[in-house]
Amino acid sequence: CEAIGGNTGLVGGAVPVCDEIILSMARLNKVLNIDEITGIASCEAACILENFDAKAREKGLVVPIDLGAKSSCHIGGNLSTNAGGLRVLRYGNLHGSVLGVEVVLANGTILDLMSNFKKDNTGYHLKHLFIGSEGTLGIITKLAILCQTVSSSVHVAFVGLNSFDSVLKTFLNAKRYLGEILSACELIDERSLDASVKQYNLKSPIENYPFHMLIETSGSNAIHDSEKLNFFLEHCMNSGDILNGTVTNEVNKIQEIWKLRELIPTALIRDGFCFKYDISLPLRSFYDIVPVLEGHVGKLAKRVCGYGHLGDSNLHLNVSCEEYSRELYERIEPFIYEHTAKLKGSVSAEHGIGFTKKNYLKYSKSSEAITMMREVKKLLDPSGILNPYKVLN
Ligand SMILES: O=C(O)CC[C@@H](O)C(=O)O
Ligand SMILES: [Zn+2]
Repeated sequence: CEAIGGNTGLVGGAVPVCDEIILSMARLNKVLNIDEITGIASCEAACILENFDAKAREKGLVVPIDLGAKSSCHIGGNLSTNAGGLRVLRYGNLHGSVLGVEVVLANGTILDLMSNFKKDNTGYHLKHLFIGSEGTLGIITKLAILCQTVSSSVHVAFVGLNSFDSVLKTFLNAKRYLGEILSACELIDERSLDASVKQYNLKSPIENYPFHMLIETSGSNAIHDSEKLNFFLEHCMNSGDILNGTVTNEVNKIQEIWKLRELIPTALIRDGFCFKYDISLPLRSFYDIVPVLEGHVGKLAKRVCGYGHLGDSNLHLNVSCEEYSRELYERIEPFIYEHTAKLKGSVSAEHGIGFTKKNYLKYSKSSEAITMMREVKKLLDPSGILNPYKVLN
């Protein structure tokens, strides 16, 4: 049985393989309650993230997850994949902000793990088993999540840099100078920016550099926030790390800048066939794989590019070509995963394992851990009816 949500996954987690029954979640789409005092919002699983967030904003709250697919992804799917997105740096991941879930188990039991408290040390935190289990242990039907307060002052800086070393220094300075108002720190390399600009006819506020960073602050005092931001930018320009940049707090300009980043994944798909990777790597060697892979695939690829959530050590590595090529695929995999494993990274930072990464789980998890995952699966779903063929082989 396969629960279908917004169908925005990238690893085939919700794509039926052969004999599954498809379970549409679509009618479980009600917002249940939003409490401005406690900040707790609850809803059914098939609420579209953007709609749920809009309801929360009416009460001065913000749902603590934001991603490019927000206009169609379901919050239940976000939980079952432990989706990350653009502001994990600010919000933390869903394991931290989800307070409770209701889950339907393989034997039909409705497991009520709903809770309205952040502090609730009453034995095992079973909800964590279902968050990120990709529908293999139970089907999430309802949830309660702790929202944050809407920030009254948001600024975005978009800057150009020459080297990855400068990117790292700038990230360090962003943390030091901006502190708690830093809400996103994204990396966009030259080729990624070129793709979104060309495919969507966008205009970048600065010329193309080898690297770009999108740095966002969210605070409550515009004067105070822009002072901090200017001080930080001045420092990085004086040190020669930032070569050019623009800062804005105008809503439409902020949206224009975010578009440059958020449209990269689809721009790359529009431009031919694209092999997509989503890995966590230690920051010091974060970008090394891009030129290495470029050399390794040579002329087989049209473009190798890297972008993503620098602030979370999460690189989106995309290799594009005119059309699917088996030869290129075999050059990339398992090469990328061997590289990731050598650096003790993660073969899936935020997109999950689904169907397409099952064979690579072993690069990021010990055999003991995989055995334990199998035992948990057997306990909760002895007949293997929940999202079969996914996550585990
Ligand atoms: O498609 C990708 O490579 C990344 C998609 C998504 O995680 C993003 O950060 O935009
Ligand atoms: Zn991402």
